[in-house]
Amino acid sequence: METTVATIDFDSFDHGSADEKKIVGNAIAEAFRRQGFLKLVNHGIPRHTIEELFRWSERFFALPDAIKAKAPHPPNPIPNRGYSGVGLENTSIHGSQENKVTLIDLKTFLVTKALFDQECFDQGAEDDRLYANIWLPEDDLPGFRSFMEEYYRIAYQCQQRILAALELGLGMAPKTLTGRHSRAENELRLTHYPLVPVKQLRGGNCTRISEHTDFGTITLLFQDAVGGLEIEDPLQPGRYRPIESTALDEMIVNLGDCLQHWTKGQLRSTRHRVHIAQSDLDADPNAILAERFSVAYFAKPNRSCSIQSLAAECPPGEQTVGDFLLQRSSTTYGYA
Ligand SMILES: O=C(O)CCC(=O)C(=O)O
Ligand SMILES: [Fe+2]
Repeated sequence: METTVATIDFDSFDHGSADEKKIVGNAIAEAFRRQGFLKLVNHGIPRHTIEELFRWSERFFALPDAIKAKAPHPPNPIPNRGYSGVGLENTSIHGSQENKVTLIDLKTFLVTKALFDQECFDQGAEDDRLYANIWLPEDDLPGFRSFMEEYYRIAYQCQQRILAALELGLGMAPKTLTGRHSRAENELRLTHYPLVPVKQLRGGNCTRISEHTDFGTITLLFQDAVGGLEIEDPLQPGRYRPIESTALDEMIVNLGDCLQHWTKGQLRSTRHRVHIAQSDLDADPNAILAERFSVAYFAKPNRSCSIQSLAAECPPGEQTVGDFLLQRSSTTYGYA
């Protein structure tokens, strides 16, 4: 596998000729076939919007625990809504078990829980027919809800344009993919990985989020400069390579399980994790590893679609996307 993922300029899909659009679509399809990951620049989400998004995330996670607890994630895998504090998610159940003995998963290796865990805030569509969002009272963080709702809409439009490009690249009829996302039954997740004192981590590689695949169709991710995201080499299972962002507004797009199913494995849902390299740990035993922020927008098909085929209606005997996602979430959150 190449050590760097493809960087694709989306501007010529939005503003180019039919031929230029097709070239972008082909490049996206090819990157998903080979690696399941790509980077997108000129994707149409303004840099200032992404900077504002990260500022809201910082403000939200800086609130006292007692305030964040006013928007609690329900004690069930579904719906994935609201604030999750310490120890709720367990992605380590998924994906490869290789190297498990040498890994210290920060979610299970809690010496001081406030320092070591990750916290998240999850949100769905405003008009989700099944699951309502869980917000803080407006006075606790005025403006947060309206910004996040606006960002959800912006990310949805971007997701639909990327899927339209992929339709072209795969030679699918228009709306084959976008039409199956008409309800925006997606999830937007803010994640905060708190700072870690290096001396408490010496003696082994550590992971901030264990290896896993994403469940949906595509994920649009922004990460800050701290880094740590790694993807598995499809040709060498168990070997992970870093994927860094050169700018805050560089979008990382990865393919999820639903699209892997729909394309019968032609496109890859690649395992990935957020890792702390041994070299970082060795550098300075008195160092504190920086906190890290990321924002992921998980695009998912309408729940009524089939996970197995692109049939217009889910045929009897085929699993629906809704049931598939419920099954995956149940295991992730350790309730199954
Ligand atoms: O925080 C990141 O950079 C990636 C997180 C991730 O892979 C996920 O939440 O599915
Ligand atoms: Fe992920």
